[in-house]
Amino acid sequence: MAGLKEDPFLETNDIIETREGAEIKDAVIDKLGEEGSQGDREMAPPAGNSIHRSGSRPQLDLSKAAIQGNSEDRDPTILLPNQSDDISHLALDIGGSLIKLVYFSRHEDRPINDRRKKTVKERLGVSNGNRRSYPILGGRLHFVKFETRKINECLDFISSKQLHLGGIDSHGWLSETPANCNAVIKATGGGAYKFAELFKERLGVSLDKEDEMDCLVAGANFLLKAIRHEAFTHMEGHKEFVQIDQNDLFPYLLVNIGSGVSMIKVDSDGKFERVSGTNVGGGTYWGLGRLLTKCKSFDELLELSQRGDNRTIDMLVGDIYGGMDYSKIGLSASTIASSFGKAISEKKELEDYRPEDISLSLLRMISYNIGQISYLNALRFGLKRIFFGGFFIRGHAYTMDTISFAVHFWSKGEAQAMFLRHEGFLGALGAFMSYEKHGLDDLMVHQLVERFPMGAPYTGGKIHGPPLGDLNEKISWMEKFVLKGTEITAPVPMAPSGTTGLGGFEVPSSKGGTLRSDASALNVGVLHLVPTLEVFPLLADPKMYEPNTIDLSDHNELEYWFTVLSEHLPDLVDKAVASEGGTDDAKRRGDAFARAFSAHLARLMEEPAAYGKLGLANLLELREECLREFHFVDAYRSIKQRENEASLAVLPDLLMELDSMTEETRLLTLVEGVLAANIFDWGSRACVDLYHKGTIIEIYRMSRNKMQRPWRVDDFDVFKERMLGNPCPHKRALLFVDNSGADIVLGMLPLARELLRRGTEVVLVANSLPALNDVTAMELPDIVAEAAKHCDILRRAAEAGGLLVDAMINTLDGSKENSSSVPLMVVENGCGSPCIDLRQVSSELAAAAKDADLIILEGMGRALHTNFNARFKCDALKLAMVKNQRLAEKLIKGKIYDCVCRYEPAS
Ligand SMILES: CC(C)(COP(=O)(O)O)[C@@H](O)C(=O)NCCC(=O)O
Ligand SMILES: [Mn+2]
Repeated sequence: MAGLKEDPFLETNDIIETREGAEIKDAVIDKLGEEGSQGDREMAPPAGNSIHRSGSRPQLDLSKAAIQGNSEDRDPTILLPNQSDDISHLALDIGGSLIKLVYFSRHEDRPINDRRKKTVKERLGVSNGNRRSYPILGGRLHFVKFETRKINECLDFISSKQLHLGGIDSHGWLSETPANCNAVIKATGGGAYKFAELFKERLGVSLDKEDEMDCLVAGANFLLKAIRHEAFTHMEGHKEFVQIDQNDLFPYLLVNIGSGVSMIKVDSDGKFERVSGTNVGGGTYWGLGRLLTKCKSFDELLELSQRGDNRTIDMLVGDIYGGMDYSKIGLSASTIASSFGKAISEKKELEDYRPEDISLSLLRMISYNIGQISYLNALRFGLKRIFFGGFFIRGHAYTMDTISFAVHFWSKGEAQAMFLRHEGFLGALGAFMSYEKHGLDDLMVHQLVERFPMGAPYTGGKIHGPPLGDLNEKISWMEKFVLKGTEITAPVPMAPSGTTGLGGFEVPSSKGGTLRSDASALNVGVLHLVPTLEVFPLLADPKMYEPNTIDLSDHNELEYWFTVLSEHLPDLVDKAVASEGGTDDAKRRGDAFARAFSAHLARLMEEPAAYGKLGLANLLELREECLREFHFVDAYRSIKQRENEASLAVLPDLLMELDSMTEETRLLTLVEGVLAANIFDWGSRACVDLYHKGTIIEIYRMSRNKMQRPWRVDDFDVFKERMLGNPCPHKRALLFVDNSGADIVLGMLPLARELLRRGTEVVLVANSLPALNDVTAMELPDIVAEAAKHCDILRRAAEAGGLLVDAMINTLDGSKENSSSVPLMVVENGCGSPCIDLRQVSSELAAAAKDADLIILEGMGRALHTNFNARFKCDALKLAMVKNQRLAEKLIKGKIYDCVCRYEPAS
């Protein structure tokens, strides 16, 4: 999902004074007043055009602050043009080996004076959601870790980002601590005590210590409720995400494997009990392992285990029973009868055993023991689920397999071990949650979007530390690799999943590739908290909804789409660089983008589930996000403009032609037109090749001439029956539009016009942000205005919908009721991808859906790659031309350029 443009929301406890006049000040103060806690607020003396800045809280630059839009509004938007710093706060978990940081940042998005948005909000009754009651929403949560022995790097990072300056006070607002007072940061873990003085000395902050167990549980509860793909099973190298029903989460057993092991029965939020534990944990593995193998680090020890064969040192059932199973009690010959048991009967010294074998034997001994005790405790309390977390696991495939095997073995397949993607961050997240009233615990799954910035493929392994924030930093980072001549494929390779070992009694089947010892670091993105996102209300069964049609867990499929995207890359970079004027800077960014995206692909090829459950839509979105990260805002801008102009020039002729037809022929021609015009897709290799062969209009004509029914999927007659055979027109249709140019101008707009003519309100649903050559919601009003010049139906409807400037004046006058037409409106969909995940859409779209009884999804991305199997509460028409041979074969047993017209009446 793309980052939505948010209205800026002023941090409420910032003391401000501007020179820009009382009006703004009053508005801001009003805002503060509404939030309630300004009674004892000190007012700073006006100093220049500045603000009172307290040393221990984030600084808002209110210079040139201005009210946007109507200053009479109860809740005016205030633009802070000079405010650029992230507003942040932070919580820590300082463990023996790692320091985990969770910090929040909110960059104030600049509002765009988008009148369409304002009118549509009025019309559809969209509110600002619930963000007013939650001070921190609308920002991002970052997860970073450092090695504890490098605590100074961590302190430098906190200081450079000024994370220590913004805590949250007891009202839940960013803290407003007077300059001479201590700022307080929530912290958990032993280091919160050990390093308290150091934090005081270096940063002038006090650490407010939170109980570790409380934090673990709070962190786990939040993750399990708020992150869709948080929990997974890991058996025999195969990772599978488990959908947790929020209403059926409790009770569960949380097993935290640190140096020692805690087993916590969690009954509800804040209600838990440490029911058991074991002193044989991660510390035991590392301690014994270090003594026995002379390994220098935990990671090295884990890595050794990957190449070990524990049969040389463990006593197996077969060793006792002369190679036979002890079948009477169900033990196979390869079952470990006694860990390290062989060492007693052999005349070998420590040096005679391979460190690899010792490490594996130890790992199994400890993991099995933990798995067994955990299961027994789950059994003791009748708990169905066991979640494992803690630094011992650190995303290590073989460790997870071993624990899973033990739970499976002892429970005779009744119980399953589950792991958490954010396992290392439970404590830090819990400490963050302990700030009061931040609203985080009220967030719903659909309001969280996880993104993986460029750093994601690189920041694992031995590299701990800050994500690369600044664009220049990122590019330099890439260039460093180029200079070194290092091929950037995910640089810390691990054995491909599936070969990570059986975890059972066999030896690991990994072929000895280097282990990514800290893979968990890579599996954690930045969590964007977007309170305005909603579940699309017309989904028939939101719980069962799965946006992706193509299952990328099929390796062939994965390989195919990765190749398609890799091959498309040079062309995309050319377009992106050209869209930014082809400057040296643009070339440098283009190059960095290509490398970053390739690295993501390589990382995902190696471990498809690294970023959560992977579908084709995620890959296509990742590409757009990656472009935006390197500041390519609209790579196809000029192509879109050119195609819009060419298509608008022939629109009047097309409309005339349509108007001369009978109703029935016209409806067919219109649907044909949509399908034919969907050929303008700059994301399809085949189509782009085609564009060299003629002008836009020639290609459009060719495509229309080739239209032949029956289409490969052809429900047109049923649709026609509903449209023409039913005297009652649809009340409101949502048209999910796709590409710019002919697609929107000659395809979807004429279809919209037909619906309007029949008395159906039409809402054009378009992307919030650019993706390939897709038309955006921002671009649509101009296109509609151009088209309306040639068409009365469109003009009146657009006026009624507030899309034309004159109409807006009417609307503001309150004269919309006098309009003689049903409205044509535009809403943004909340995303910036060629596909759409209907679990996370804009509040505008959700509001527009309330009265809709027909939805039309158009294009491969929205109707085939995603939503092909989606069911809706209202009538749905899915229209697309299949511009990829493989997809055509797979989805509709057809061939490239076949068409889909799937009509599904309300279910
Ligand atoms: C990116 C797209 C989903 C966009 O298609 P659209 O939604 O515009 O019809 C599509 O072009 C696509 O799947 N392209 C990759 C496959 C190919 O090049 O054949
Ligand atoms: Mn498209």
